[in-house]
Amino acid sequence: MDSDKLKILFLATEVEDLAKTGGLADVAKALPQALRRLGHDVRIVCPFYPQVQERLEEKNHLHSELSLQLDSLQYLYNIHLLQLGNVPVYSVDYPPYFSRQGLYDNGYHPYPDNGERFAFFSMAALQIAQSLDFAPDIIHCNDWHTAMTPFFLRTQLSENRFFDSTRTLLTLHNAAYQGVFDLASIPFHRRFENRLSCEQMEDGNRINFLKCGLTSADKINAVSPSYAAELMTPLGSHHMLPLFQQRHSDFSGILNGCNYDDWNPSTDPLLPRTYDQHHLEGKADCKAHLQQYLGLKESPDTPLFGMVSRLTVQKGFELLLPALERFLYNDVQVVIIGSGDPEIAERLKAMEEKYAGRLIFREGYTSKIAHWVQAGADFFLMPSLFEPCGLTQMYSLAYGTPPIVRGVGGLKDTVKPVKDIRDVDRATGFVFSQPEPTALLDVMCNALALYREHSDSYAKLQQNGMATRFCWDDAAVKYEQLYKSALNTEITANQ
Ligand SMILES: Nc1ncnc2c1ncn2[C@@H]1O[C@H](COP(=O)(O)OP(=O)(O)O[C@H]2O[C@H](CO)[C@@H](O)[C@H](O)[C@H]2O)[C@@H](O)[C@H]1O
Repeated sequence: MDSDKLKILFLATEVEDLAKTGGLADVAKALPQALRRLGHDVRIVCPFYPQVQERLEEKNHLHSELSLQLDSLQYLYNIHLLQLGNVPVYSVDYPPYFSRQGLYDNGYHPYPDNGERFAFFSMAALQIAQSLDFAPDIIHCNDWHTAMTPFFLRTQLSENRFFDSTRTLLTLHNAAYQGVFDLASIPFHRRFENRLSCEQMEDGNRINFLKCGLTSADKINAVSPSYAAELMTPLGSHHMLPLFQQRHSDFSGILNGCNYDDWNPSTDPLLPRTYDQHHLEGKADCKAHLQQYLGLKESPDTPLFGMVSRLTVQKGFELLLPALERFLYNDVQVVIIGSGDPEIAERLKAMEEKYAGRLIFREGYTSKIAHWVQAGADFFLMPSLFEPCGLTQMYSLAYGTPPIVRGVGGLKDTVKPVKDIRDVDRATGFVFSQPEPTALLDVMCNALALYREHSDSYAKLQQNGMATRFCWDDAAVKYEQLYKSALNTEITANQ
């Protein structure tokens, strides 16, 4: 490395403003931009989905028909170059794999060829670096979808001098998803079958992409210190404890930031009226607007609890639904915006019918409504079973909507719990521990009491949250240190 400025190839299968299903996209937009501000030459590689195509102009076309040849298999694909703020994005255009409406599934089931799709993507990213003559210092991989890249570097490409000084980081945004596939479903992998070790496999004949990455990457990190610590425990390791223990010295946690360019109530163009910490009148208008939009009674004093989430077991619906059955007897309003698991959606629809006028469930995914809920609600619900970091609670803090969270992972690292509703002191939200509906119900009732009976404390709680900052620039400095330690450790180790 001849300068302090690094060349970083950032691999992500979703990027905010291009294609998104969840928090990975938020990070894949904000972190590269923060790294650019530090002067690094960071470039993103992502798949070319139809959503990305909507952003495309003629000038974005870069390379036609790059060819990836593996034995008898040949993949001919194009690359488009887009610009996201100050960061170049190389988008891999291979229609048989990426020209589909869903990123990972058809709305009901994961695509059966996901292993093949993302193995191809992970190798294509390496080919793109070579075709651009961009020899990266660091390849930053994210979750299982891109976890094969370090494996390919250590096996198929181990003799390739182009990547001689390249080191890899694998970031875990959610280690519950591991990318486990029958080898037979991945033609791309036939060539690598005999390079796989037992610890990268499940039951002898299925490949685990995340484990391939965990065993091959130079450094590994989780998206919060508490999640990193939980991964080192039998209960929190998603059944991968031996692997995490084996990589203990290369493993760390870095808390995500919050992108205040996109999530700031004083500048948010999606809100009917903006507001800030010192002028909260606009928030009352946002609440009225949200109630009107959802068809709820426009009552300023009725506490409104909001949730914006992927519909998945992780997000704590097993706690929330029974808790709501008791909570909705109060004079409250609850709105849940979500998309994902159809079974959870069905249960929410049934509850909405039962508690008409008090519970609203909107199935779908619209950024605008997510912003409206963050601004219009009085409390934000996030009772996750586990949460690697969580971004929506950071947004709710910024919007003066105190979060109600379970004290796990990044939620524990970002929300300061209310201990006494008469004096919230420096608290920013409500936190419960036990994964029990009654524990959640208790804190929801405390929140209700605070809102109704201690308006000064409620206002203080809002203020505390709005004054809290989780800056991407700070997180980027920590990533920079981690990249440099990856480079240094390896260089020393190789001497
Ligand atoms: N129905 C809907 N409509 C509109 N917007 C919706 C939506 N459902 C979700 N979103 C948006 O998707 C993002 C969700 O981010 P989170 O970090 O809270 O969770 P997620 O589990 O997806 O991310 C994973 O990766 C991130 C990033 O590292 C970790 O913070 C997190 O803990 C981990 O589970 C937010 O921007 C939210 O507004």
